[in-house]
Amino acid sequence: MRDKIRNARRLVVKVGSALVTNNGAGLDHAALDDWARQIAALRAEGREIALVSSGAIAAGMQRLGWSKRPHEMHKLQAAAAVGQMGLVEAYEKAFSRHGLHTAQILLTHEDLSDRTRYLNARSTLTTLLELGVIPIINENDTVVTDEIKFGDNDTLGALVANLIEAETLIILTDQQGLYTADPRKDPTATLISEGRAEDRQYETMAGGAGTGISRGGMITKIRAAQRAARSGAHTCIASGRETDPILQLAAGSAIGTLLYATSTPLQARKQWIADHLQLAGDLVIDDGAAAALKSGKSLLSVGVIEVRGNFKRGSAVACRTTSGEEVARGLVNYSASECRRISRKPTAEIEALLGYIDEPELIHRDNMIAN
Ligand SMILES: Nc1ncnc2c1ncn2[C@@H]1O[C@H](COP(=O)(O)OP(=O)(O)O)[C@@H](O)[C@H]1O
Ligand SMILES: N[C@@H](CCC(=O)OP(=O)(O)O)C(=O)O
Repeated sequence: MRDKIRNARRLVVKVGSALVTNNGAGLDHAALDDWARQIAALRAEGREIALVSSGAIAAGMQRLGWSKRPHEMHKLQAAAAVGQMGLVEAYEKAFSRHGLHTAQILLTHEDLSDRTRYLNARSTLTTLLELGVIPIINENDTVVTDEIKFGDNDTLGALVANLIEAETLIILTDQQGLYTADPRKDPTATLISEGRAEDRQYETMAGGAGTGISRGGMITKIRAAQRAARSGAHTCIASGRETDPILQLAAGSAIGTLLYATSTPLQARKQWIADHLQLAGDLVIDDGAAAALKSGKSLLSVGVIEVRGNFKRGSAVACRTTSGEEVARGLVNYSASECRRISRKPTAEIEALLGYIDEPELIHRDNMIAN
């Protein structure tokens, strides 16, 4: 089973407040440096890593000289805004020692449930990864408060894994992994080495957070693993205080808990498209395009004859022949009015016609299911 992790090319690493902060007193710079070294080593192997990091509130509290976590939401949001500066500054410094650039990405759940924003976030993140930059991702605490309330950057980690089709989500925390019960409360609890992420029994074993600064606890990690599995990603939960936990997990060592998915990211993504999408319009395509889609290729603008409906970038549309047969459906990269302007035109003309180019394909094959 651990081979699955050894073969993962794209990974999301999530580090929780319990680790990023020195017992709630500011950032643990030595720990940040250590993760940067491990992630840089994986990058050097050609693997792509996005880092989801909590710790903004804790860092902000220290910068503002607050020793106790305030209760008022607006003060917590203010602390997160101050602390996020310290957090990204520390990561930028740590990664620059290894010749790597970092990028700050602040997301909300709404960003990822809106399909246009989802596609935009996806193309920015995948471009950063292709450029060799390490995205440092956190919740945008200024505009939403869910994560502050529920302490749930674990879910954000799973959403990012889904967004970039990562094969693996690594959640580092202050415990060795998932135990049969909260080890802080039950000394007889034993570590679970691996199991199916969808197995509901794990929810009953997981309790709440351990420290004053953390909020989510193990239950949010189990739910994150379930969510990641739905997009085909395996989740490893392990201790960030172990020696080289990221490198060990990525090499397939049996540390921590592996909660594995039973489908691949691409299968899962296509299943999701098949099950969830309400069609917002039709693209009528010519015979050449129909043959290309049937053999698993992307849809290019040149093969589109007519555009029906009024849809936005990221909407689901059906691709039909002139006789009305549905050949495929998928997420379209351009709005209906843009599709009309570029239909029958070669990809090379898109930029001149629209004034910009997003993706070269109208529908990428990864975002499409053929009938
Ligand atoms: N079954 C369990 N196995 C391991 N840890 C558990 C379990 N149930 C609850 N916990 C608690 O979850 C805590 C980790 O979650 P949390 O404090 O939110 O950390 P983070 O900030 O890394 O997300 C542990 O310190 C532990 O006390
Ligand atoms: N986004 C906030 C809080 C997120 C949070 O508490 O998450 P976690 O500790 O990972 O469960 C921060 O950076 O402080």
